[in-house]
Amino acid sequence: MDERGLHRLIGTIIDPERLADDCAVIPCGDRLMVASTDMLHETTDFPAGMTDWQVGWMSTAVTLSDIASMGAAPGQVLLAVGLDRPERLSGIMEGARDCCTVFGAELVGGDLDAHRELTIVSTGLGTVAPEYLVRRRGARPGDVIAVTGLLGEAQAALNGYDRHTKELLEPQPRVREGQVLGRAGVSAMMDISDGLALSLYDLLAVNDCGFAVDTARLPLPAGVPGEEGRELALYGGGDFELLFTAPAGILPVPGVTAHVIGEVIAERTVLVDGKPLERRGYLHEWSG
Ligand SMILES: Nc1ncnc2c1ncn2[C@@H]1O[C@H](COP(=O)(O)OP(=O)(O)O)[C@@H](O)[C@H]1O
Ligand SMILES: Cc1ncc(C[n+]2csc(CCOP(=O)(O)OP(=O)(O)O)c2C)c(N)n1
Ligand SMILES: [Mg+2]
Ligand SMILES: [Mg+2]
Ligand SMILES: [Mg+2]
Repeated sequence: MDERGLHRLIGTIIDPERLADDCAVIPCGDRLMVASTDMLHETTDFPAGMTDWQVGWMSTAVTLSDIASMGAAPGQVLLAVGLDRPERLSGIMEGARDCCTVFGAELVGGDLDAHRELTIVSTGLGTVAPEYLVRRRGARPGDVIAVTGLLGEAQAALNGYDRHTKELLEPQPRVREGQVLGRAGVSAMMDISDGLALSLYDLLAVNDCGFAVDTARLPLPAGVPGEEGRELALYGGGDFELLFTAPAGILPVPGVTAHVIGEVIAERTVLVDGKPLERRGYLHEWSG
């Protein structure tokens, strides 16, 4: 059983529409509030050698990335820390605060308890004008598919390509880009925290169309041989680029680097170079 299977169960208990985006969308006066919460653990998310500051940074960045993917501006972050050793706290909190500062958010609270495995839950709030909100649903056949940066860098670092260590340990959420793309009128957007392939299948699940990408157009991680680079770009997790679809005419969007990687198609399928794309990537799984 993997987390996507369990998401379907959650969708029988709360409105499944609520699960269709990177954030929940909540009315808030004449704006919309978006909210995301993300849990990270030492064994699955914090590779050996990571500093406490980087742990705090990454935990915050993943949530700011979800806010960015909605076209929203980040506001507040709360950090709940299940702490294994008390001396780690100050570094973690400083990393979280610094990530908030860099991306225009404010760390306003959280929770603290003792836990055997370091476990951090970051919760983020943001706001957006209703006309600029971008959802995962909204792609239309003929739109281009694009990403805001290179693919597969985090997994490249895990595979031993040390030049990508910073991208793995200090991910940079595309906070500015998300808002600019929202205002430019992109049709659907999400982040690719679990890898490009799974993300395309997540888009497939909520759209009435399909997605066709070309490997020749994928922006590959530098310094990785061709076939491995392609594998990392399609299936590696831990990158926090934005994946979006847009009417071809709106690209390039001034101020946003974007690589077109394919096209939205009418048939409800995900293709790579014309063949069905394997549905795999970074998934939490349970045995048995
Ligand atoms: N345990 C849960 N209860 C309710 N909603 C959940 C739960 N886990 C995930 N979701 C919702 O499912 C959607 C997708 O979540 P997730 O796969 O974690 O996306 P992301 O990679 O963007 O964080 C989000 O809207 C999230 O709020
Ligand atoms: C051991 C390890 N593998 C992979 C990564 C890269 N990484 C960081 S966050 C993340 C995925 C996002 O985390 P997840 O808990 O799935 O959050 P969500 O999809 O809800 O955003 C990945 C793959 C990592 N930091 N450490
Ligand atoms: Mg996301
Ligand atoms: Mg999540
Ligand atoms: Mg995930």
